[in-house]
Amino acid sequence: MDSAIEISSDSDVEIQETRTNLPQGSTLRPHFVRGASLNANGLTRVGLPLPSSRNGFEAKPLTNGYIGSSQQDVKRVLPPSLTRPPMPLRPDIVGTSNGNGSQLRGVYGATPAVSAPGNNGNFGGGYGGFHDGMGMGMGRVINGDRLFPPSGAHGAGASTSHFNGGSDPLHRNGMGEDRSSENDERLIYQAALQNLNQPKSEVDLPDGLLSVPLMKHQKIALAWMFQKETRSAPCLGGILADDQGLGKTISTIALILKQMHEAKSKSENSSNQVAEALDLDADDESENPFVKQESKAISVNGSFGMKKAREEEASTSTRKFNGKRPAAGTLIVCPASVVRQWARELDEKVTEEAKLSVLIYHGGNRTKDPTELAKYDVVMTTYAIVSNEVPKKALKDDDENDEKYADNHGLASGFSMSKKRKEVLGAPKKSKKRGKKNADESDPDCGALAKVGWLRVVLDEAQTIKNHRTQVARACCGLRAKRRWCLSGTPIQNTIDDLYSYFRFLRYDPYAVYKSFYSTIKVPISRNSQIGYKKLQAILKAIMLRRTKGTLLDGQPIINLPPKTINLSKVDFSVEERSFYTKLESDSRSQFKAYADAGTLNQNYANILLMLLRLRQACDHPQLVKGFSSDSVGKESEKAAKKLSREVCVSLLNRLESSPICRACNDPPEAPVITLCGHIFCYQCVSEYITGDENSCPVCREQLAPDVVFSKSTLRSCAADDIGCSSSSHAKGLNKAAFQNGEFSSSKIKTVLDILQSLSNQGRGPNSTQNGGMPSSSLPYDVDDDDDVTIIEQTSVPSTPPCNQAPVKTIIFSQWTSMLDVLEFSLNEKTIEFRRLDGTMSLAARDRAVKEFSNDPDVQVMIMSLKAGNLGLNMVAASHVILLDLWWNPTTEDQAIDRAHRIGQTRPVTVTRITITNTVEDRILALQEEKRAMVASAFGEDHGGGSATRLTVDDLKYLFMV
Ligand SMILES: Nc1ncnc2c1ncn2[C@@H]1O[C@H](COP(=O)(O)OP(=O)(O)OP(=O)(O)O)[C@@H](O)[C@H]1O
Repeated sequence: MDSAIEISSDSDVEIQETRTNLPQGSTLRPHFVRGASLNANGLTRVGLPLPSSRNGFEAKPLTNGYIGSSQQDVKRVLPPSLTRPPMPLRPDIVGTSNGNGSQLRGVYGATPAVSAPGNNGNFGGGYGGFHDGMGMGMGRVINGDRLFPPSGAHGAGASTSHFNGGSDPLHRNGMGEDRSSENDERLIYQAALQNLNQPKSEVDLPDGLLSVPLMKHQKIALAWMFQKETRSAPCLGGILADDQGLGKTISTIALILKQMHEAKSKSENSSNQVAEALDLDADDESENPFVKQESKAISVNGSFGMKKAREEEASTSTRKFNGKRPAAGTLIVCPASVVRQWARELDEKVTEEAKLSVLIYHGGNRTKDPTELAKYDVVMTTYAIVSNEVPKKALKDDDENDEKYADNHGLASGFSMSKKRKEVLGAPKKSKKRGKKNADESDPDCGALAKVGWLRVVLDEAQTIKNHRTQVARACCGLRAKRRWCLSGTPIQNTIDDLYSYFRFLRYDPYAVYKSFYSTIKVPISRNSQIGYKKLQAILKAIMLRRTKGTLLDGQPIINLPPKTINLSKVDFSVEERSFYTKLESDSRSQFKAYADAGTLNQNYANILLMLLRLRQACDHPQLVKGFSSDSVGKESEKAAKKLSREVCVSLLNRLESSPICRACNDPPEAPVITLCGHIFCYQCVSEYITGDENSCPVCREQLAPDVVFSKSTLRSCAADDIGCSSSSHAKGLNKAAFQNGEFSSSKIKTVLDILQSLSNQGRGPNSTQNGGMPSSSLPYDVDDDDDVTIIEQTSVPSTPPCNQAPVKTIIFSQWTSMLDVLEFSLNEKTIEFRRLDGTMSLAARDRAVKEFSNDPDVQVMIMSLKAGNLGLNMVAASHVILLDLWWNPTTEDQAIDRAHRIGQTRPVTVTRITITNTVEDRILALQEEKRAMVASAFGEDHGGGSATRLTVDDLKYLFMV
């Protein structure tokens, strides 16, 4: 038994102290006792609600707020609390109550539990007409009796007419309360077991469709995807989880082309038959997709495009099914930063003859007409837009299920994430504003995306929806589609729970129902991790294809990328830095100990995270802790702040200073800002929403613009009389001067400069090819699974791979824009030409930066925010990557590295991770390894079947060395 604390950095940041049974078979390091899970940016999940919700500020529904009489032009809505004079936060109530009895609405908990319509107690379940492509029949339950072939006998496919699963309301909504999933699950498990080996069959496209040949593994992906879409169970679609850079984009494009080509051929072959239109309106929530998909052909006329095919459908039987909803083609949903890349890939990789009609659906002027969307073969949009204009799929009472199942299975409550959250949140409240997204299509906010029936929806970087309670995940689930795909190189980032959201999106029954997911996946893992993970692998195999860069096909690596070498560069602080850090650490430790002794770790969750953040930042540069901030909140903000009443300024400032958590990344905010609607973000995170194409608050959907986002310094100067604090711009000036005078140097910055210098010398030097670019002093400490990856630990600046031709280009990542600011000073000082990419920049500016870095030989360095630049981008011009700081989640680092190490890279790639010895970074490294083991276990990529990574009270103590 162990006392566990769980912290999440997802939108439901939670913390919980509990007594947890250790999973059997867990092998624990002395310091680590699992019981809670580390999460991506903050720490773990499972437990209590977002502390920032608990403080009574972050989580309130929006109603009319106060705007001083002189602010006629700032017609924004304030949270109710801002209409009152600010109340000081009582530390003892932070995190347990909002202090005024209001019900709190966490970011997850906005939706009332909705009982399944038509839940009459009959079992619905089942997959009427289940086809798995392996001849296995699928049973279903009728009035509690399950009919299925003995032991899932092959070839005995049950007649679909017996089952009529599509009419079952419980099946339809995927939330059948009492449906026993045991047998369904057994069959899926059996089906998956037969598919445990990597699929081998290949399909290629006919000549003339793609401008480049598909690689072998891509042909396999195409065959697998095509099969999953056409005659495969348990759902139409799946998860393509190949490593970053293996070509998921091109595989998906090939799938689109293949399906269109097949449809065309079918149409030509059966010109005498009246083709029955595919009813795109009947997505797999309302119909049994397997029956329908098998028996119907897509009607396509002689043209290659889907457009005509769909027009024909619309003019024939589709209309019969669907008077209003036009049938559309493929919707690609991706992060804003990769929309243009998708467009480029579609343009460059598809031949002129096969050109697809493509619409980028974004920007304020995007069409409102759904029929317009239906004209295109491919529509691309962003998660933000989907989140904003698609009615959200209702959340069911997963939490109750979770808790109930925890009891039933004798699990400690710590394994459950729900109870305390529910206690604190109380009943969920309906937003009165645009947040009421459980509406249907009659909702005026419902946009064109929700008014068409898609043939296929593809979520690129699908880990974006890993938290199923978020608005974005629920909106994606709300899209109407026949076929659904998740593309992600890193589908599990935090915990096994991440998978639930994909299963829900995919309608992968029975796991799309939380209680089934819980009892069939989580419980077995908690009881016996080895067996549990094996089972999970089988469940995943049925719908997921995953290859890593180290995967072998016929004994050969699937791609021949140049090798990737990861150097762990452990440097030491200067004397000044060490003394600063030591003091900070000992203060933090005392504080943590005080919380622990008082039993108030829960309540001080945000403070603990903040202390950790400070320690992490201190490893980068002391000035990050001392308050240096670029404070790039613009003039519009300052002007607008002056128009706010002082009372409002003070309220906003009080809230902003109350140890908040960023509502986007769930870390303590860097360069914290508050929106007029009362939500707190990192400036960079909120800028993603302002500069992206959907400028609304991700929490409440209130409109965002630069003039409704305020920094502390802006608010302080407006409320200076009231607060009497020192001007931050003065402090900022001092700090800038300190940088410029070199008074405070940072060991990490120095190391970066040394590396860049050494790269530059090697680029010119005659002996650069000696010892393969590896430092002679390096001591190998581990060799990754991937054949092409060597990990070296070293204490000196690394040398790098040879560069005989063009200069070696370097990408430098940090998670903090303030660190990038600091770095800029030094790069400018050394006249090193660089470009920058961070979340505060417009998409066009980011695109320009990437192009210039890629094409201009004089630009040798790109400095990038890990938050903004780790996904999707192709940056093979770089052959060196430097990671300035450690991310909680190692997969985020992997994604960043793979911007350079991907198809198209012609040189060996060297990665340098810079850490400071004898600091919290040592311990984060250890935690990262734990997380890596969890992901590997789920995917069967480890050798031992370790159990899930958990962060416990002991973990935190370990981090604080208490
Ligand atoms: N068959 C191919 N021929 C030529 N280039 C290819 C081929 N397949 C992929 N590429 C190129 O390889 C790069 C990586 O491919 P892609 O972006 O599709 O990878 P991905 O798996 O989607 O990566 P991520 O997970 O990072 O988004 C791209 O520049 C793409 O154009």
